[in-house]
Amino acid sequence: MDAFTKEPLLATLNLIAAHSWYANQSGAFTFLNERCADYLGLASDDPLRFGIETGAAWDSHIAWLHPDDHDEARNVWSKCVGLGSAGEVTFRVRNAEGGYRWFHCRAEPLLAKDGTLQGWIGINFDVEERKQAEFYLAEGERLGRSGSWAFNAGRFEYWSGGLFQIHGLEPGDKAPTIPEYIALVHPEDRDFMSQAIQKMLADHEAFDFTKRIVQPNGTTRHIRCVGTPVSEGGSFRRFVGIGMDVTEQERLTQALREREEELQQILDLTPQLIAVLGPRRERLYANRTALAYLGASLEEWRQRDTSFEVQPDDLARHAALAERALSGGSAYELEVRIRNSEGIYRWLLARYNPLRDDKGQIIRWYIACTDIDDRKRDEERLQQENVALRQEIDKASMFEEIVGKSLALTGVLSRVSKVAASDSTVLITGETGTGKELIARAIHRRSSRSSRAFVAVNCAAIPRELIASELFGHEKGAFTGATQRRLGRFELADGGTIFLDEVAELLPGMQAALLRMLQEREFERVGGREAIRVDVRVIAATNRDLEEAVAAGTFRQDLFYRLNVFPVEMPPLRERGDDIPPLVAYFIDRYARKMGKSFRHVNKWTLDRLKAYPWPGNVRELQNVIERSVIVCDSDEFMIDESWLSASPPLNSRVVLPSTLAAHEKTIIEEALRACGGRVFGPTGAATRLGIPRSTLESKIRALRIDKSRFRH
Ligand SMILES: Nc1ncnc2c1ncn2[C@@H]1O[C@H](COP(=O)(O)OP(=O)(O)OP(=O)(O)O)[C@@H](O)[C@H]1O
Repeated sequence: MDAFTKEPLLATLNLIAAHSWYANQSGAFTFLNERCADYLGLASDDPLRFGIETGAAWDSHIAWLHPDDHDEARNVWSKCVGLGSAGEVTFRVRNAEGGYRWFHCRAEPLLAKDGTLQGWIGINFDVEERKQAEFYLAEGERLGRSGSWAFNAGRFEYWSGGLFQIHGLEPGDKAPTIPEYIALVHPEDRDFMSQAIQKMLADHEAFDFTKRIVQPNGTTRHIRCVGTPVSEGGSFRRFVGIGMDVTEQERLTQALREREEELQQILDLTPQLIAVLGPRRERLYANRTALAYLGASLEEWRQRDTSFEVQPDDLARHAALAERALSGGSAYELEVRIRNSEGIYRWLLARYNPLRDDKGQIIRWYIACTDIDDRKRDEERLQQENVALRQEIDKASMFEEIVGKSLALTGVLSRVSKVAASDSTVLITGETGTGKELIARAIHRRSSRSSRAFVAVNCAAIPRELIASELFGHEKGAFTGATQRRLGRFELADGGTIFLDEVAELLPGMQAALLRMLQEREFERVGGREAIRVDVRVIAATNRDLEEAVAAGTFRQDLFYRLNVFPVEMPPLRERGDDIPPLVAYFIDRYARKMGKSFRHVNKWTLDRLKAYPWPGNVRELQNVIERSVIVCDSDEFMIDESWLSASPPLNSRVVLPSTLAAHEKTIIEEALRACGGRVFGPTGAATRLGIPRSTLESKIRALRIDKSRFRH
């Protein structure tokens, strides 16, 4: 090259934004532009910077390249130099710091007009970034078991290395033709594939399908193919897309599907009713058992509303729990009646369990229901039996100590059962000892206050001056001797029942205080100003005729009305003779037990006597007579001493009884003696005839001064 042409050429080469170089005919480099010389780190006076021949060998520049690229670079360069034709090669060039970058090199021969080779000019473009992108892409494709492609007019325009790889082909081969490609597809998927290709070419629409291919080594893989059309200037040009080896996913999906089928079978076979709901409780799945129970297909069940299946009485409870579970998101269970295919409601125990995603959001509700109808019905039956039993026991225990079966007593007890549960004030009237307090206690025990106090006050037994403080309490210093504050009986009975026995004995002042208490439910302690409110049920009792007392002006009428809300009248014992035998048996048993005695039977005369006796002291008197008799009776036959019957005057005073009575008795005994020929005892004796003990008869004969010898035959 002459100086004229060389200088501008070198200057031009220095201007190029790439590495450019010049070599002589033999291929030895004679010039490197500044960019290239700087990159290589050549000295500033290096002859190559100035285009000065150095006499270097044709391949001396190979030393600047990466050792792995030496062979290829030398081959290409020797071919160029040998043939005098252009050539291209990509290699890594070492820089001044010893690092490498990729360059794409193109060498062109410089020919004279006559065609003789003058030398070489070359340009190296830095392709480091492209190379890296290619590397990452290839690496991504490798890791993702995928590859890209371009396809048009019935042929592949491009196949990436990754695509070759997943088809089991050598990367770098030419993309297959359509028949070659179809040959790769699994025979069972070929028809489908051919149709898919025809369709995509006809419709130019995006697609996504998976087909199987058989690699040259015979391995079958599942390849998912996703493609999208690319247009230029408004008209379709080609499809581009990717192929992905989804064999693993397919295998997993298949395994999952099998597991799902297996699970479904298990679920269908379980005797429990199982259902799956969505996060908003939308119905998704129900097992066969559930559908058979409900008599619905899966679709029908999905359309149905809960109210169709849940017993109307259980709906509100069901909805409330569901609401709470939705907001709280925790598992719960519920006993609920669900209608079966025959329209019959059965009890089921439903357990709801939420399933959450990794963010904690509920994505499913699993419900497992167990039929507990039999158990529930047993429970209900048991409960009913229990209630009935408890009522029985209550009834029995309520009147447990109240012995007797006379009509008069049972009438009273039935009134008592009615009033017990209410909070009404009760006034019990009746002679002394008829069992008024017993009845008051029974009312309390049967009421809702039974767990609280029953406070009994005998108004007649408390000194008049103390009664106010006894009932209402007093403050410290209220009167002489009131050294402490003291709570009254009303306060002690708060929440329970107060029993005011002998209420007629209250003096007017106390009657007024009691009336206020009944009207306003409050009072003040003696010596106190604070109004005290209590919740007390009042039961009052008296053996006096209160109406008479009202008429006589000794008892306040308004208080009488307040007390007489629910009157109960205890009949005297003499009017309920039927109660005497059971009462006698009850008291004998009680006291005999207490005293460690036992009686085989009750003497007939005794029983007749007890039945005939008018019992002015009522049950209390009977109880006392029996207690005393048990103490003194030493045989296994229970007998009483008649002299203990208070209405029978002592024998020595009997003679002074009105003569009619004594005469009457005398006549009866004499008649008996006559009939028995003057015999007093023995089976044919008068005592047996009269049904009284021999000793009694003999003492009567003595007392009435009867001459029994008169009747001997
Ligand atoms: N039906 C009965 N069964 C068993 N015991 C009874 C019966 N009636 C009364 N009693 C007993 O008789 C005694 C007197 O009964 P209670 O004190 O209830 O009579 P009361 O009418 O309140 O007498 P008073 O008017 O003198 O206060 C008590 O020991 C009680 O247990």
